[in-house]
Amino acid sequence: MNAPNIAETLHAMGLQARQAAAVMAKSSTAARNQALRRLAALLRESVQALDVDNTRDLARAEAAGLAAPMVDRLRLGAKVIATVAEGCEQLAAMPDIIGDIVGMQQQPSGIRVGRMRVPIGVFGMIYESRPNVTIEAASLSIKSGNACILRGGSEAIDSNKALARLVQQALQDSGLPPEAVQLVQTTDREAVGQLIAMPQYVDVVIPRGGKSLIERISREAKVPVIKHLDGNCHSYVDDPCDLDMALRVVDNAKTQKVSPCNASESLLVARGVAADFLPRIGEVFAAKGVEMRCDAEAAALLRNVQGARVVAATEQDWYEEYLALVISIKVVGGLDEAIAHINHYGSHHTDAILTRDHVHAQRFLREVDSASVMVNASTRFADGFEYGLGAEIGISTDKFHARGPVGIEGLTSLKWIVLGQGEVRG
Ligand SMILES: NC(=O)C1=CN([C@@H]2O[C@H](COP(=O)(O)OP(=O)(O)OC[C@H]3O[C@@H](n4cnc5c(N)ncnc54)[C@H](OP(=O)(O)O)[C@@H]3O)[C@@H](O)[C@H]2O)C=CC1
Ligand SMILES: N[C@@H](CCC(=O)OP(=O)(O)O)C(=O)O
Repeated sequence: MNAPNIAETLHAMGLQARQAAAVMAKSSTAARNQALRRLAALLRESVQALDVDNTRDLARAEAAGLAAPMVDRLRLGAKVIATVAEGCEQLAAMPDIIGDIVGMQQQPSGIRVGRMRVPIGVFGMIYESRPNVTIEAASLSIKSGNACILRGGSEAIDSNKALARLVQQALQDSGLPPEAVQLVQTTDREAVGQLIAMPQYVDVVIPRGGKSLIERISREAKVPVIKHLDGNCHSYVDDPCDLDMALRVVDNAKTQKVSPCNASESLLVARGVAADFLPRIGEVFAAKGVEMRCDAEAAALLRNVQGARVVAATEQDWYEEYLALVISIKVVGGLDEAIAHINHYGSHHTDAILTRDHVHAQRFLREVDSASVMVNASTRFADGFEYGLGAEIGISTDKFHARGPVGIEGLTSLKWIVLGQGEVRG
């Protein structure tokens, strides 16, 4: 596909999406749920075929030297397919919120005023090389009566094409327009430039990614954006704290998986517990090969931990999202300093306090300016499925329209409805 063709292709996709969105918006709940169940069945039937496409993606990624955690998220094994298929069925079983009417109230004029939940229309989504996101986004789009144009990461192109074919078949088999879910078929980033500049066809763009993506979106987007950006997430070990609990939670937040945006990248420890806690977590991190980028006080407390990889932190480290077996560590005076540090250096994604102090917990919840704020839990829980949304579009780091994990509701809006009996305004 050369550059002019990309523009033409994206415009054609946009037009088809716009037409499909109108059909989806008035489609029946039964048809949309049927499409989701059919998709689940097709996914389960296609495990072997999908493996062929995914193996091609994996081979290219490994040959290109992609880091192991990124190769891992590219993998579409039987377990991942089973999970997304189950997710489709769970979504099908969830209540349909489209058409819900809330807050109907009679006004002094006699009119009744309320609000109705409706699909947004068409959304464009740009996301990382994680093929399961293709199904999560497609299934949420179907459930919420929208149409979407998906642009996944280039390493996942073959897997995504195969998955998109299954989605379109499921839509067709259920009497819905296949164009309701379209995948950009080229890895040329020019397509991203087009997708974010077609307000006549695309109502909102959802970028999931890092700094390069957001710089481009900020420069070029001509449609509203719901940003799903980087996670410089913090775990703060407070004084007082149950240190055994903190050990388990901080370990999980850093090492359970290092590539997701909700993994903790920075550990703050209150001075009063630092001498007890840091050597203990240092041992855990040393055993798992986690490099620790420390301020001078933390480094001194970790000095005698056998095998610990301790490096002096630079100012830049406090801003860093490593997505790797690396964590920054700082000793802080207490809650005030922890909150100030998180609000200054964090990315307003997800941050947690580990504490025994109820007042500290309440203050942390109120004062940390992030999409998810947690008490005594791992930041890894910031996830639509874990929050009971069935699936997730991603984790919004924006404040408007949707914040944190985005599910069906985030893909809808509430329009005002007015019911009268011939009333006129006096
Ligand atoms: N908040 C959330 O919900 C999520 C956030 N993330 C964040 O994403 C980042 C990690 O993923 P990673 O794959 O490295 O992210 P990238 O930003 O590199 O890639 C994500 C997508 O954006 C595209 N892209 C990146 N830069 C540009 C550009 N300049 N122009 C056009 N398209 C672009 C990529 O395309 P291409 O394939 O061509 O590189 C890919 O499709 C982390 O910062 C993580 O926190 C990840 C998942 C969820
Ligand atoms: N909410 C998701 C995080 C998704 C995410 O960040 O993905 P990625 O950056 O591709 O590893 C989860 O915890 O599974």
